[in-house]
Amino acid sequence: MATRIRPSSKRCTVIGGSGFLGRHLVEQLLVRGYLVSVFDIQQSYELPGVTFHLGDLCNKQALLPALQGVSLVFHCASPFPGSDDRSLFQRVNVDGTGAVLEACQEAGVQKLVLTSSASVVFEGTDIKDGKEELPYAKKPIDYYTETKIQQEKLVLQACNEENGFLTVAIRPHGIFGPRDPQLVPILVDTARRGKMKFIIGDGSNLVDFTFVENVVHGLILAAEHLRPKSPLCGRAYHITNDEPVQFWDFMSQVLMGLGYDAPRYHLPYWLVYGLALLLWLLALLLRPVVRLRPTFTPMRVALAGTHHYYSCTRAKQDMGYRPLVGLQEAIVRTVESYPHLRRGA
Ligand SMILES: NC(=O)C1=CN([C@@H]2O[C@H](COP(=O)(O)OP(=O)(O)OC[C@H]3O[C@@H](n4cnc5c(N)ncnc54)[C@H](O)[C@@H]3O)[C@@H](O)[C@H]2O)C=CC1
Ligand SMILES: CC(C)CCC[C@@H](C)[C@H]1CC[C@H]2C3=C(CC[C@]12C)[C@@]1(C)CCC(=O)C[C@@H]1CC3
Repeated sequence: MATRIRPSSKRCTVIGGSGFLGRHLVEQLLVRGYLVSVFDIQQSYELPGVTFHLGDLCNKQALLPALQGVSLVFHCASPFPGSDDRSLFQRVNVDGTGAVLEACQEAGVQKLVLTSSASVVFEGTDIKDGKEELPYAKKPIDYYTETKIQQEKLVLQACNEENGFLTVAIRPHGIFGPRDPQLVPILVDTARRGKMKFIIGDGSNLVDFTFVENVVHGLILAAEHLRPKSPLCGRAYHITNDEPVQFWDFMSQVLMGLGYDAPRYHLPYWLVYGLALLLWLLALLLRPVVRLRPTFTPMRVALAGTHHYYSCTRAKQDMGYRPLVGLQEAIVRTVESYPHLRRGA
């Protein structure tokens, strides 16, 4: 049997640490004095003091060396949410998370903090001040959400105080900030193609967008408050900016900050949703012949046209969470970080 290295409480591994959220987390962990390893299928940067382990999280044997002597693991890896590859989501988010859980327990890891998503309760209809008690979506809106639900269940069920293995899930919503490969780049790409002229619905729907540094703060607080007998064991926590904003107001601020026009004309929600559904079906039918990647997917239209904001009272009570960066400052810092996406750049 392989000898176990004694875990140190300040030694942690970030699975998915090369990604947008993962890298911000790694940087903040270093500031807070942690010794950090990254496990990812790719290495996207170098940082003094960070050890990279390259591999697929579905492979337990590849994971084990990255978990030696580690007491705390953050799991922030996922395929791109906009993908339509069902088997990839199943393999990475569900089977892969199973492998992560096995590897953690085999390596003697004491705590696992999962980055789940507030979308696990979203079915495409309004959610206002949603609490964690809301049931999981019965009809998840896409494969990403379907497998994030299964992933969260697996991780929370694995929490076992007797065996000394504690788990918690953090559910952020609409993460944005410098280096985000999704929200701002997709928005700007859509604007550059002249497709950001329309507001879906009446534009009054409130949504949570969460600055990446606040998500990182929530993840680290969760890790530090996750102890035997603490209320965090085996539970999920919403982490947001706690400042719901009109979806189209937020998009307009980002677009105008980068020199693009804000959308002005209104289209009925159900018309756009129906068209997005048709396009999605068409893309599915034509998949063997040609790979269509519609910008307006049913999921994005639902996110753009409904209220969905969440309460973080539980995180405030159990781990003293407060967003560190307000929404306005976060938007300014985000816009300033994308000079290459400005109009005319
Ligand atoms: N971006 C958002 O708005 C939200 C994201 N989340 C969750 O936050 C987490 C991080 O997301 P982002 O940083 O935005 O995504 P990202 O795509 O920037 O990072 C994901 C990382 O996971 C890695 N990865 C993917 N498959 C892997 C595999 N099989 N083995 C090892 N590494 C693998 C990728 O290489 C990448 O570095 C994900 O779990 C996502 O579901 C939750 C709520 C909102
Ligand atoms: C084309 C426009 C209608 C919308 C452009 C912006 C969108 C790309 C983003 C707006 C809300 C975002 C969001 C996510 C991805 C990017 C957006 C759709 C997630 C699906 C990412 C993964 C999650 O866990 C939930 C997020 C909800 C909000």
